[in-house]
Amino acid sequence: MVAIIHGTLVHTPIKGELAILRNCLLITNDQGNITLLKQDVAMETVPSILQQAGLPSGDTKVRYLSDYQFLMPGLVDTHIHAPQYPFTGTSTDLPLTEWLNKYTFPSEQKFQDTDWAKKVYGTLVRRLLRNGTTTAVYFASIHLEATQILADTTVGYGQRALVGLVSMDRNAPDDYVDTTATAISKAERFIQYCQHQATSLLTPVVTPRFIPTCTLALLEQLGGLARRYNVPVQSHISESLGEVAFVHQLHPDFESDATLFDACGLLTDRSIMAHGVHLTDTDVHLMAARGSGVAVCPLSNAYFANGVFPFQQHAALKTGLGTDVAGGYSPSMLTSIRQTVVSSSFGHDHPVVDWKTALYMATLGGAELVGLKDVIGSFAQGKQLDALVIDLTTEDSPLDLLLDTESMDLLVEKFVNLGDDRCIVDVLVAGNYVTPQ
Ligand SMILES: Nc1nc2[nH]cnc2c(=O)[nH]1
Ligand SMILES: [Zn+2]
Repeated sequence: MVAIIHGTLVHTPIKGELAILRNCLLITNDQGNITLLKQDVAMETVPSILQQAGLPSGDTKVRYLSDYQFLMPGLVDTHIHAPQYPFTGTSTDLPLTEWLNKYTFPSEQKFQDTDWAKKVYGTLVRRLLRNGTTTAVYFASIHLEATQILADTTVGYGQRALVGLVSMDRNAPDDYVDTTATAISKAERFIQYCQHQATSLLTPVVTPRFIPTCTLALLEQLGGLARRYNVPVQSHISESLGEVAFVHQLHPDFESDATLFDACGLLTDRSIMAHGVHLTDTDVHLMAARGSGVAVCPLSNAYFANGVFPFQQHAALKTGLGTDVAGGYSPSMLTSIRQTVVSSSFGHDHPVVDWKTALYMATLGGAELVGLKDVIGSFAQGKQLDALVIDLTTEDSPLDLLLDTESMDLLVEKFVNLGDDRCIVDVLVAGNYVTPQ
């Protein structure tokens, strides 16, 4: 199926800048790659352009966008815990370690039940697509079968996904922990399972939960897997003061989370490290040198991190945004974008991150962090079409347009600050319509 769309396109090809392409004609090939992207095309001329491109207008359906509709890149959630979805929106009343023990590990442990996994993961993937998340970087649980179900579910619904089986071999409940050998064996089998799927939309990720729940032996062997199979890595890094202190106690020979991860081969140019609020300047330097980046999760940081991600101080790092469900209460990336802006003004007299920069981080910045900068995140010839059709005038729209001089810039800002899934009328991944029914 080719996708053909005519109307206004908006994206952030440069951090902090919104580009508005008017009267744009966009065509994909049947692999979902953008083959034509042309501005200032009058609507009446579209049929003849299609004819010239060998796409007879009678056979192809053109999506014409109205004046209050626009196409924008799909949102990239660079950090979300799928088995925590059942308790999303609740239970954020405790510090990190207590929260893990009281709510999180018990919720994740239930995914040994594959029927539960099918039910929850189907619901979650549909919810994310409905909210415009076209790419998600998932932590699953320690269960191989349930993690395979998560991978299958993303493939089934056509979402682009990076999926990690969680590795832990200590400091976790007796019924929710593996031996080192079992953890490695499961991680390897999951990578092989994904690499044998006939889709380019699914990528396996080596996923040590965080340093406190992994022995050094496990971390070293996971570093070996990442290298041997050439796959990305994800974990949590320097998230809270308590976590940083615990790692110092466990590993007094290492300066920090970053130096330890690096010693184990887990800081690569494909490492997606969540939080990073308490990275030192030396850590930032090291991570930048390795090409590793941070999934900034402003909602869960507000609960657990004892601080706000210091965007200015850590500017050398690649940064994307994550919902961090369920440490973050909302599965919508729009909430993460807003919380990024709001929390960035803490300690300043204005937001250090404006909405355009936050939107960049939720699209092209996230794409760069997950190694897909040349594939998704903005519109360009040769890139895949992962996109959202936004309509600000749906019958049940959550926002009102009362001024008759709303520029497209202001309309996009309104959507970013006030919009929700009611405004997202269609979702495309790799040129296919994947909007949940
Ligand atoms: N926010 C968050 N931090 C973690 N650190 C280790 N596990 C987790 C988790 O599930 N959520
Ligand atoms: Zn997390």
